[in-house]
Amino acid sequence: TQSTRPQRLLGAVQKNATRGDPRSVVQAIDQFCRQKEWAMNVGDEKGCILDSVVSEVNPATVLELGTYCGYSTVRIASRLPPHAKLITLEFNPDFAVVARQVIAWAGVEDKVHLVEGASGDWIPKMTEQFGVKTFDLVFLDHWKDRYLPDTKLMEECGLLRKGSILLADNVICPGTPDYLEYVRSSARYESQYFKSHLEYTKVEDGLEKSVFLG
Ligand SMILES: CNc1ncnc2c1ncn2[C@@H]1O[C@H](/C=C/CNC(=O)c2cc(-c3ccc(F)cc3)cc(O)c2O)[C@@H](O)[C@H]1O
Ligand SMILES: [Mg+2]
Repeated sequence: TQSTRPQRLLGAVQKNATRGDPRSVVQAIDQFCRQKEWAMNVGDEKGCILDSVVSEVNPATVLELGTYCGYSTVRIASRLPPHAKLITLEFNPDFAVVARQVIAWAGVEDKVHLVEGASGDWIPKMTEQFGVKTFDLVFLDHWKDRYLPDTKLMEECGLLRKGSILLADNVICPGTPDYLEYVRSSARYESQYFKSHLEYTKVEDGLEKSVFLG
């Protein structure tokens, strides 16, 4: 039977990356996406911005919405301090299966908790299920029309504290207009746009970094 793109991406990781070396896993995926098949990973250019935000925040608790193949999961996890925790939500079981193997190949599984399920169902359960009170950093990279409702849900569930950072992918392409309008106009956020390009292309895209002011 035909393989899927995520399965072929995983094959490229297992063929070209060194077990336990997150950088080689990231490099293998970027090479696969540039030379073989485009895939919707945050990519190397926006990935460097993600890296710098993670290093600056030095988070103890991170939530990622939309794991896909685990590319950004590996980038974030490899930069976390000891004992820090990254919870990543993915509701497509086929993608979750691939992501678990990519995360394991990179050797960062001890820092990552991949939860198979929908953000709308799991955000309200974060505290009771994982003992997380608030998130220091949230990376939004799932369905673009869910960024705003899920951000409001995180606010309502008390998962954001003064200083929590939201980092959102694709605010230009494919675009998240309602989310962008909200974080840029709300008095409860201080927002900043990091101009970049859509992964593996010359098309404009960028990340929006928003600090929750409480
Ligand atoms: C709604 N709640 C949810 N809870 C848990 N997981 C969820 C989810 N929504 C979506 N997901 C998962 O996140 C992932 C979805 C990501 C959606 N991303 C995009 O559509 C996207 C799309 C592009 C893109 C840009 C230009 C173009 F021509 C074609 C595509 C680029 C990106 O960087 C993207 O992130 C999948 O793995 C999906 O199963
Ligand atoms: Mg994206």
